[in-house]
Amino acid sequence: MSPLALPDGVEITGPIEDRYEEILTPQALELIAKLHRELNGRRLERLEARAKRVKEIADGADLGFLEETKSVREDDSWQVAPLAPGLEDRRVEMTGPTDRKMVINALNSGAKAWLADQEDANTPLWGNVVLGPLNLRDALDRTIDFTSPEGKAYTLKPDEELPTIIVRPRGWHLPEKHIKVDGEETSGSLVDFALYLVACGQKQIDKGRGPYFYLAKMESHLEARIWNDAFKIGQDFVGIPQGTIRATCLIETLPAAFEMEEILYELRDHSSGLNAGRWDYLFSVIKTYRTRGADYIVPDRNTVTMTVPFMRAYTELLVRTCHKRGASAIGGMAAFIPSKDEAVNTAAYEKLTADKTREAGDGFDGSWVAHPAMVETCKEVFTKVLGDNPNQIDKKREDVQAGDGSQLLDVKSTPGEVTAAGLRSNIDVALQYLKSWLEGRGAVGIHNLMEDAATAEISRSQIWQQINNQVKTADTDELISKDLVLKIVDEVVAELPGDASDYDAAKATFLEVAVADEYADFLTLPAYARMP
Ligand SMILES: CC(=O)SCCNC(=O)CCNC(=O)[C@H](O)C(C)(C)COP(=O)(O)OP(=O)(O)OC[C@H]1O[C@@H](n2cnc3c(N)ncnc32)[C@H](O)[C@@H]1OP(=O)(O)O
Ligand SMILES: O=CC(=O)O
Ligand SMILES: [Mg+2]
Repeated sequence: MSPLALPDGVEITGPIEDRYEEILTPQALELIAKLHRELNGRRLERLEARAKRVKEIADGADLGFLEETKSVREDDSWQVAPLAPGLEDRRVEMTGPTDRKMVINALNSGAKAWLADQEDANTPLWGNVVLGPLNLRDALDRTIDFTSPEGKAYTLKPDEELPTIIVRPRGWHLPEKHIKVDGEETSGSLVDFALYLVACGQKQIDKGRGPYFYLAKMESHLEARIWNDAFKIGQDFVGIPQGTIRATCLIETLPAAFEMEEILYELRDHSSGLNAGRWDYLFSVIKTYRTRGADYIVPDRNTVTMTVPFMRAYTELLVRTCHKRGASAIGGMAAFIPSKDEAVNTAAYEKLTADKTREAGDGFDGSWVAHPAMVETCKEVFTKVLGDNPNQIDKKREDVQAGDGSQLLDVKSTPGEVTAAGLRSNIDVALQYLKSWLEGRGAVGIHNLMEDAATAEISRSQIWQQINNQVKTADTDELISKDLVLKIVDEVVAELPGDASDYDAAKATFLEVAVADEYADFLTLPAYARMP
């Protein structure tokens, strides 16, 4: 019997720990039930539509701009809602998980905004699902503190204006198995949304900001429409004015790149722009065209930079689309993190500066960094371009032409090769990351790079694509077969720290997502199934 007061039809199967009742309130659970009953069927339909489109592409169809929404694209009269308080100046945004220490460090980082991540950087352990919003609420109340096992004490800096908090709920694909409504698993997206809105929505408004969100991994404007409806339901339910919620949608799937205008249009009363989620985007390019042969084989992950033609085309189109509609265009994550090795560290900052300089020059209004020590660099680079202006939405980028969208699909012009070292690196990163994820850490530094769910998806999808398209390594001329991958897996595990058995669960998950005949849509799905 749950110690919580549960609304009719709601069941909680996860343990109820200290303070959970402050987040799993009757009001929050009622909102989850309402959202589930009104929207979950549509969510499942859209997931089926994704699978149908992948099959059509496998059969030879190509993505393109939609005929049925041409009027939305050609109508120059509509704009998204005006910039909301706290979202005018987004020149540097920090991102990171919502455990107590990271919350405090992120909010003390000096960034303009902070993406509080329930998504790529988070493992959706039951504890993380409930404690994330609790930590955010404590932060808004300024009661949050933390003492590390070594005795280091953490509190928010006094009298400091905190970065604007933007919460990123899980993508539509992930269920929340610990909360059931009418016997059905709920949607991780709707659970994260509802728990945060109820716990923190009014508090944010009282502080002159609002409940703001990042929306992840969408593939269609019809998925954005479900979010918009969730916002309308949520605002009425908690009694805040319609239009108070704002959402920045990540354009991080290839199908969504063909529907940027439509996504902004669907969310226009709640929109705060688009973000170029480069890592999931690259994953999505591989995933969507994974069976279409040589023209879509992506070279070694670390050689695909943001300046290769298909990536540049997507980011420039994103800026143009946003600014045409009065929306913010936010750049993506340079995965470099500081290193104790001086040469590596210098190179990381040089690459970060080059990446943010390109984004600022291309018209982005701000961008992301993964680490507090990188906030100043990003801020300085954008300030050189923005000066005292809070953003550059008036830079319209009319020079960028979408054409028929074929530039977005031009993978074959990407310089680079598939090499033996690239394959080994993918195997190594995927194994290490999966181990970390299954242990509850969704973001981790590996070989001086930030790795999270999106970057790991690239690694395992490249391996699947290479096996299933009979790719050979350019340098050693070896066929990338299942047998070769399994041999390297054992070699890599033998070299990694700890006992080989420490990697058993990671290895089993890796085999499901990188080597199995059937391609898993997301690595987080089989990984989540393994979790309590
Ligand atoms: C593809 C995408 O979606 S990108 C967005 C999602 N991904 C992310 O948000 C990843 C964010 N980054 C991180 O999680 C971290 O930077 C990691 C895991 C990559 C590296 O973290 P660490 O190994 O702790 O790095 P490091 O030891 O250099 O950290 C130094 C300090 O900075 C803090 N720190 C580092 N990154 C962050 C962060 N993103 N947010 C808050 N604090 C941070 C650490 O907690 C640590 O604090 P301490 O000195 O008080 O102990
Ligand atoms: O979420 C961001 C990405 O790059 O993926
Ligand atoms: Mg992502």
